[in-house]
Amino acid sequence: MTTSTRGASKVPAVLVLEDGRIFRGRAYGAVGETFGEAVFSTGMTGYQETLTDPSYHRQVVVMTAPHVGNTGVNDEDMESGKIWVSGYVVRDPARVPSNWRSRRTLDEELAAQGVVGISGIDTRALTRHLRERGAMRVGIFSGNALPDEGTMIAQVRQAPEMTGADLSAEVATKEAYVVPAIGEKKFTVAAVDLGIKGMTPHRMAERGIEVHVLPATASVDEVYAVAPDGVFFSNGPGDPATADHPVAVMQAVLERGTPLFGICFGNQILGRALGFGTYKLKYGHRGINQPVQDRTTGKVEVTAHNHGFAVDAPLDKVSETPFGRAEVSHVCLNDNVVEGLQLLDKPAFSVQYHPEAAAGPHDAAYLFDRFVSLMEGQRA
Ligand SMILES: NC(=O)CC[C@H](N)C(=O)O
Repeated sequence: MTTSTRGASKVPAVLVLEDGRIFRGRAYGAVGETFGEAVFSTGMTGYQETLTDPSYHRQVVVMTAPHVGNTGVNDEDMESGKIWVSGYVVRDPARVPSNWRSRRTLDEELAAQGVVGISGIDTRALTRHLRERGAMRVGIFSGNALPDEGTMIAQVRQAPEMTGADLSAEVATKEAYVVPAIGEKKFTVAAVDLGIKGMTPHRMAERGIEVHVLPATASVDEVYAVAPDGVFFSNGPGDPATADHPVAVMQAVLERGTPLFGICFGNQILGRALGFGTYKLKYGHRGINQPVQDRTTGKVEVTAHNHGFAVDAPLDKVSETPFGRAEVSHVCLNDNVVEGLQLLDKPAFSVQYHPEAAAGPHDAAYLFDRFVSLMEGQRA
């Protein structure tokens, strides 16, 4: 049953950026203090999927949509077993959530999971600040007796930075597990979990794929022990420059020529495996309304993004790599950031965005079919 949040928290809360800018609001969710990298998401819907996406580990997410929590919280739309954001920033929480699937309010869910949030923030001003100055560390402090401003700023500046953070092992499964194919089983895929979202194996299972989800630390032998028709590398938190182990495993997969697909962190790992660099974007792409062009067809798709880093590969030429020729297959039309890579001499490709996005849009779902085609091609 949905309960009302009329009479929202009167507990004061403060949001403190590492450059000293301060916003005052009210406690939302758990009361306490939290730290992370401040990032903004432009998604108008899908907050449950955002909160439970393991890629948001150690990030404090600012919602640009002014009303959050309108449809409450249900038991079906989680992308993983828990909320991963380290903090949550909203302007106006829904006073009376309403949806036929809603079980509790977002405020209650954040509090139950110990996630510190803040409401009553001018999220437009905060977003403009982050766009101008770039993503940066932030702290949220709530309670009736708060430290003085200088102490809070000093604490924020001691928090770890996202650059150089190696986080996959903190969010990935410790034990391998299997997501069975829905209907007739056609293929087996080994999916290296770097922070996988639940919808990803589901989108594969819908296409007759039995998905063996393996820990981030899986070795090449463990990947091939499941006799895979294809290998998948998932999304995940942290800086791709630290992901040396998955890069080495991917290089072994490319060497063998097994069909390969990567999403988000998986795209950055393919970039590194081919010898390209990665770099941190000023404020990243997060939301469900980003225009991307598939250069292999010319079509433009509206897509879901959540990335703070990107691959540094040339847009205008085919690159020679240790695994043959490679090219940028997808590009973001807002800023020309690399959004996809494909090999021309091996069955391997990846995208920086989210074809599995559960809150939609679903324009990019065809990429799972492309993966199936690669696996079919390998059998033929
Ligand atoms: N969703 C993801 O896989 C994110 C990848 C990486 N952590 C980034 O921020 O760019």
